[in-house]
Amino acid sequence: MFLPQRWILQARPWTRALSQKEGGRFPPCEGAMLLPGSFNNKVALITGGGTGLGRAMTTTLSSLGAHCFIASRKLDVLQKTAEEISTQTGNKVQAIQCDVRDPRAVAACVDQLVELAGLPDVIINNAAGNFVSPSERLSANAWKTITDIVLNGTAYVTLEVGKRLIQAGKGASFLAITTIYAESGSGFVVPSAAAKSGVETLCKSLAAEWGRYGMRFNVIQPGPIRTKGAFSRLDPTGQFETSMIGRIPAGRLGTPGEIANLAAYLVSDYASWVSGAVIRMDGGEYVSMAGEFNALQKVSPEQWDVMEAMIRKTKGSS
Ligand SMILES: CCC/C=C/C=C/C(=O)SCCNC(=O)CCNC(=O)[C@H](O)C(C)(C)COP(=O)(O)OP(=O)(O)OC[C@H]1O[C@@H](n2cnc3c(N)ncnc32)[C@H](O)[C@@H]1OP(=O)(O)O
Ligand SMILES: NC(=O)C1=CN([C@@H]2O[C@H](COP(=O)(O)OP(=O)(O)OC[C@H]3O[C@@H](n4cnc5c(N)ncnc54)[C@H](OP(=O)(O)O)[C@@H]3O)[C@@H](O)[C@H]2O)C=CC1
Repeated sequence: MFLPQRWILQARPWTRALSQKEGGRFPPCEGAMLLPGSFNNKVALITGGGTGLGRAMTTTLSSLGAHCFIASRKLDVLQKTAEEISTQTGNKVQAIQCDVRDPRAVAACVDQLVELAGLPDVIINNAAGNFVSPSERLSANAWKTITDIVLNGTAYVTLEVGKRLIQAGKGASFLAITTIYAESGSGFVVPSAAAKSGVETLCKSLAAEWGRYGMRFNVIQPGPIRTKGAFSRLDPTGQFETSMIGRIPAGRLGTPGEIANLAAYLVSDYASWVSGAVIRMDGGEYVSMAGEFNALQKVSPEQWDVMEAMIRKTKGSS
C-alpha cells in the first residue's frame, strides 16, 4: 500500500514558513556585535559598498571605528551612502568610482585610497553582477559581464592591493562574499555560480600562499537576503520568495545586518587565527535542500502513525 501522493506534497499549516515580518523561528539581531572601537585606526575598502550587503558591512565597520572607502561604478549612489553612514557613525566614509572589470580603474582606485589613507587593513570583495536566465539564452557578452565583475574584479582588486601590501611589508584581512551555490552549482545562474566558485578557490589558494605576508583570506556564503540589487534580478516577479522561505529551517530570509556582523568578526583582529575559511550563513537552507528525506517534514503526526505501522509490519527483506 502506498501513501496518497497528496499527503506528501501538500504544505500543511504546521509546516508553514513564518514570514520575515513574523520574525521566523529565529528573529534577527542586527546591532554591531563587536566591542566599540574594534576598528579604530583601521582602513577598510568595500567594493559594492554603496548598496545592499556592502552598505550594511560598511555601516557596521564604520560604527566600530573604521575609516571606510566604498567603490563601485555609480559615484552618485556611493556619495549619498558615504554621507549617510558618516553622519550616522561620526567616522569618515569616502567614495571612489571604480569599475572592477577594468584593471586600470582598480589601480587608480587603490592609488586614490593610498593617497587619502594609506594601504587598507581590510578589503571586502563584495561587488557582483547576476541575473537569472536559462543558459541557452546567454550571449558570450552576458557570460563575460558576470564573470568579469565577480571573478576577474575580485582578482584585480586582490592582486592590486596584495602586491602593494607585500612591497610595504604590511598585513591585511581579505573577505569575499560568494553564495551557497558556489559549492553546489546551480542552474539558471551559471555564470555567477562558476565565477563565485572561482572566487572561493582564489581565496583558499591565497590564504595558503600569502599567509606568510600577514594576509588572511576568508569567505562568507550568504543564503537569500532581500536586497533590491539581488531580488530585482533573481526574483523579478516576487513569486520565488515564498518558496525560498519555505525551505529555510530558520523560517525567514537573512538580513544585511546579520551578514555584516559575521563579516566584521572575520576581518577583525579577533579572527586573526581564521584564514582559508568558507562560512555558510543561510538559515540552514543548503542542508535542507541537500537531504533527500527532508520533505518528510510535511508529513503530519497522523500520517506518521500510519507510516510507522506499515514499517513495523514489515518483517525481513524478501
Ligand atoms: C538567493 C540566494 C543566492 C543569491 C545569490 C546572489 C548573487 C548575486 O550576485 S546578487 C547581486 C545582484 N546585483 C547586481 O547584479 C548588480 C549589478 N548588476 C548590473 O549592473 C546588471 O544587472 C549587469 C550584471 C547585467 C551588468 O550591467 P551592464 O550594464 O554592465 O551590462 P549590460 O550591457 O546590461 O549586459 C551585458 C550583457 O548581458 C546581457 N544581459 C543582461 N541582462 C540579461 C538577462 N536578464 N538575461 C540575459 N542576458 C542579459 C546583455 O544583453 C548583454 O549581452 P549582449 O546583449 O550580448 O551585449
Ligand atoms: N542578496 C542576496 O540574497 C545575496 C547576495 N550575495 C552576494 O552579496 C553581495 C552583495 O549583493 P547585494 O547587496 O544583494 O546586491 P547589490 O546589487 O546591492 O550589490 C552589488 C554591488 O556591486 C556593485 N557592482 C556591480 N558591478 C560592479 C562593477 N563592475 N564594478 C564595481 N562595482 C560593481 C554595485 O554597485 P554599482 O552599480 O554602483 O557598480 C552594487 O553596489 C554580492 O557579492 C552578491 O553576490 C550572495 C548571496 C545572496
